Formats: sequence, C-alpha cells, structure tokens
Amino acid sequence: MAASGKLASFRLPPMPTVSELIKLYNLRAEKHLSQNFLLDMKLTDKLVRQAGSLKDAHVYEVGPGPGGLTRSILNAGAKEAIVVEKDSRFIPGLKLLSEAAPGRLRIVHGDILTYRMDRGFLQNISKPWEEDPPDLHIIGNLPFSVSTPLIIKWLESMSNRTGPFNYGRTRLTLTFQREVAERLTASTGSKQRSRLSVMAQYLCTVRNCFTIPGRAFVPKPEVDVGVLHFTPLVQPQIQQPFKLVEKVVRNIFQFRRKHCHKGIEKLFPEACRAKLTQEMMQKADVDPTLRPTELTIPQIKALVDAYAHICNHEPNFLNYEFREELQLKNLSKQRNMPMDAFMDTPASTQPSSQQPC
Ligand SMILES: C[S@@+](CC[C@H](N)C(=O)[O-])C[C@H]1O[C@@H](n2cnc3c(N)ncnc32)[C@H](O)[C@@H]1O
Repeated sequence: MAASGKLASFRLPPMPTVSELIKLYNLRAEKHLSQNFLLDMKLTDKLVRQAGSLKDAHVYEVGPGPGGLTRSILNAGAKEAIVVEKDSRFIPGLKLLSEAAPGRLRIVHGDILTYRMDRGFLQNISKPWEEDPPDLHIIGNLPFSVSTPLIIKWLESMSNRTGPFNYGRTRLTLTFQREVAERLTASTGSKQRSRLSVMAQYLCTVRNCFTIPGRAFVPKPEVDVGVLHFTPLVQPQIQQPFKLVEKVVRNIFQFRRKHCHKGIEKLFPEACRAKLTQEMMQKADVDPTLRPTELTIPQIKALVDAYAHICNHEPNFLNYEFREELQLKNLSKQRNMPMDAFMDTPASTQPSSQQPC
C-alpha cells in the first residue's frame, strides 16, 4: 500500500489529454520539422520503460512536441526533465505540464543541434566514466530530419566525453526510421551492415527494443519506427580519435559490394596507393577480399590502427581525401587549368596523386 502511495506522489494530476491540448492550441503537424506525434500513453510508457528505472533520474528529452512522452517520463518518477523544442507553438502546452509537475520540468525553446547538453544539469549528478552510468538519460521520439546527424554528433561527443557525456556514460533511448534503426544495430555479415553500424557499435552497446508501426503516429509516417537503447562502453572497441575512425570506416564502406581493399586504397594518393594498401592490409592481418559488410569490429580496429601507424610516419595523408581530389581533377579538366589553382592548402601539405610517397 505504502509503495503505491509513493508511486502516486510523482504521477501527474488529472489534466487535458495530449489530443485535447492539440485541439485546444490548434496544433497542426509541420512536415519540415518531422512532426509525427505519439498520442497513445501505453506506447509512450513502453518507450520510456526501455530506459530502465527513471525514479529520481534526470532526463533530457528531444522534441517534446505536445508532450505525450514527457508525461510518461514524469509519471515514471524522473526528478527533473529538460525538454528542448524548436517549435514555439508547443511551449504554452508544455508550460501547463510544467505547472502540473512543479520544479520537475524545464522547457528550452531551442534547437537540439546547438543546445549545450553539458550545462543543463548540475555537475553533482556526474559519475566517473569507468563506473555505472549516471542517473541521466536522453530520451526522444526524434524528428527524422535530424536523427542521423544527431546520433553521429552524440557518438563523437561520446568518444570525446563531451556534451551530455561530460556527466559520464549517459544512456540514450531514441526512435529512428526503421531502416536507420536496422543499420545502427546490424551485425557483421548482415545486409544492413554499414558505416553507421560500426560507428555506433565500437562506442556503445546498442539494443533494439521494439518497433512502433507507422500507424501509431499522428500523422502516420511512410515508415515504421525502431526504438533503440544505447549504453556507452567503458572502453571503446577502437581507441583512436573519432575523426580518424570515421575517415577509415567511410572509405571502407564507400564500395559496399566490392572487396574491402577497394575502399581502403582510396585513403592514399594514387602514386603510393598500391604499396600502402598492401602494407596496411598486412599490418592489420585482414583478408583484402572480404566485403566491407563482412568485417568485424576487431578487424576494423586493426585497419584503423594500421592507418594511424602509417599516418604517424606521413601526417600529410591525414589531409588526403580521394573525393576532394576527384572533384579538383574534374574542375581542372573542365577549366583546363592545373589542379593547384583550385587548392586552399599549399600543394606541399596536400598529398596529390602525382606526388611521390
Ligand atoms: C517526431 S516529433 C515527436 C513529438 C513528441 N515527442 C511525440 O512523441 O509526440 C519531433 C519533435 O521534435 C521537434 N523538433 C524538430 N526539429 C528539432 C530540433 N532541431 N530541435 C528541437 N526539436 C526539434 C518537432 O517540432 C517535434 O515536436
């Protein structure tokens, strides 16, 4: 009896439903802000449960909109939630919710892509990286338009322990278009294995929680939606700077269906491509005829380490971008001018295909 009494203390008092609020404020979904609302509280409760216990937790919610998920977060016992919403039309409805939960809901009218997530809560909720995750969660029914750049930004922050990871191994419970969710969780050898799978999985444990059918949203999106839970690893599986890992992985996956050496070759200028690719593959002890989707994370780690080793001897390779060189080549051909004429950086620091290695 006592337990249920306690449970009742953090539940919201009766107030208009989310649907009633939408009608009250005449809130029509804006396509350019990827607004697809979840109005079924059973579903929002289920999504929030995937984060684990929120009792006395701190939560950042991305894009609360009319506040369905926000209600579930508060009903689950969160001590304080900061919600970041770009569309000002939702602020009055969120204020009603904040009044119903005094001191527990802070509303930020802003853009999640620029909001400083290292500053919202006091530092006293931080936990050392090696310990259990802090009582801080990021939860969101993400707008499709920003979900991929956002997760990449957070993965980079995770690797640098900045932003929301300044507090420790902050966990995330997020929605993605089903296809993106499948890529994020795809294992070695599967059809959906991609750059995103490797970038997420070398830094965290990614759990596929459940799928929400498109028809559960208002308005209904074209696709189903996957709910994923991320826990940052104490020790990332690849211990090199994020940008370096990203560069190698991007190159490997640029020719998904070909042998992996095809993409790796493009890490180096033409003049030394064959020699350095062979050196990198041998050093990493990886079969060059494997397809990118067949590579395990330890194999990708070995390749990134081998590339880092080569760049230690020749740091100019870090600046080399095959696609940029291709664009310059095309431009110089079109205008009948030397490639140097289009370069921002002096030719001496930009290894070109013609320069000897
Ligand atoms: C898919 S809706 C989810 C709304 C609500 N959480 C729900 O589940 O019903 C995405 C929300 O994110 C907001 N949004 C879109 N882009 C944003 C951004 N860059 N920063 C913050 N909020 C954003 C939209 O206005 C919208 O309210």
